[in-house]
Amino acid sequence: MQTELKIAFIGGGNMAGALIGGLAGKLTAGANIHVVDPNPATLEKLSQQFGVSTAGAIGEVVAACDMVVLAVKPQQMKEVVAALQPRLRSQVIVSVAAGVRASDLSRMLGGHGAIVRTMPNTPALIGKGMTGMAALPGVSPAQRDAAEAVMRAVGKTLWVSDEALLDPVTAVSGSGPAYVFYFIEAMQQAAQEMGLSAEQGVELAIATFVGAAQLAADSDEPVSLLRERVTSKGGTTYAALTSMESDGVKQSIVKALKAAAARGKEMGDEFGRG
Ligand SMILES: NC(=O)C1=CN([C@@H]2O[C@H](COP(=O)(O)OP(=O)(O)OC[C@H]3O[C@@H](n4cnc5c(N)ncnc54)[C@H](O)[C@@H]3O)[C@@H](O)[C@H]2O)C=CC1
Ligand SMILES: O=C(O)[C@@H]1CCC=N1
Repeated sequence: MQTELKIAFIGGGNMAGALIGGLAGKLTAGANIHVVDPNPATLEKLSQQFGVSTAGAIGEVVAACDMVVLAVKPQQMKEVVAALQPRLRSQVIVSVAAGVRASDLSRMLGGHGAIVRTMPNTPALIGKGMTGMAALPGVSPAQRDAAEAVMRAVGKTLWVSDEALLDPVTAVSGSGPAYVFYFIEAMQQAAQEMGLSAEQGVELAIATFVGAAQLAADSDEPVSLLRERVTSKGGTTYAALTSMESDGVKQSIVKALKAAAARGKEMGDEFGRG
């Protein structure tokens, strides 16, 4: 089902590419998506892949869009916001930037109140994204629904009432795919060190992640119970988990995610000071 929603993406990098790949031709036609990025190679690739229109700088097309997705790095955001302000009408702004607070964006956009801050992740590219969302009070119900429809088109959504909770969301699901890939890489390395080929190792690891994650998603039971069912007393899994527990792997993961959330808050503080 196609809508006529006109969306401008400011920044056409990794996250924008994943969102556009999930949206184009599904929620709205590629032709209704406009991408602004200073990198001509990025624009060429997105235009060829998804039929989006492109520009090297924010212009009249952005002014005519219903929604503007800010998908640049926090360090690039100030320049973008300054260029965007003269083109703002009543568009809803959807930011995907880690850390950057909606209230700071609103202040830098001359008090524009229609801002939804989100934290998607790259599985959006295949419609399996997970997006945390928070809206400023100035977002109308229709704008909130439009932002939700975009993110729902590329996966699941979770609204949080307090925007500060988007830093922990970032730590869990925004950065989360990287931890999963890291774990797969570790499983592949172990497989190779034990005599399997790299291809065999990665096939086994990926299939195991997909299967176990789907099992957990389909189950009503706690994940800990699913883990216990794999773990025969005195068996192989028990040996592995005992080794992980004695090395403090779980505490390390918890510590790492807290570092990610703290960095998100720090990035927000840095942006807000400027
Ligand atoms: N990569 C990921 O998994 C996720 C990223 N994010 C957020 O998405 C945002 C973008 O991250 P990535 O896509 O990973 O970075 P990226 O570096 O791949 O993309 C940023 C893009 O912005 C463009 N750009 C730079 N200055 C610009 C300007 N003045 N106007 C328009 N475009 C400009 C760059 O050419 C580049 O293509 C960040 O704020 C990040 O926190 C959020 C969730 C997940
Ligand atoms: O690493 C980052 O800062 C961004 C936000 C979540 C995933 N990538």
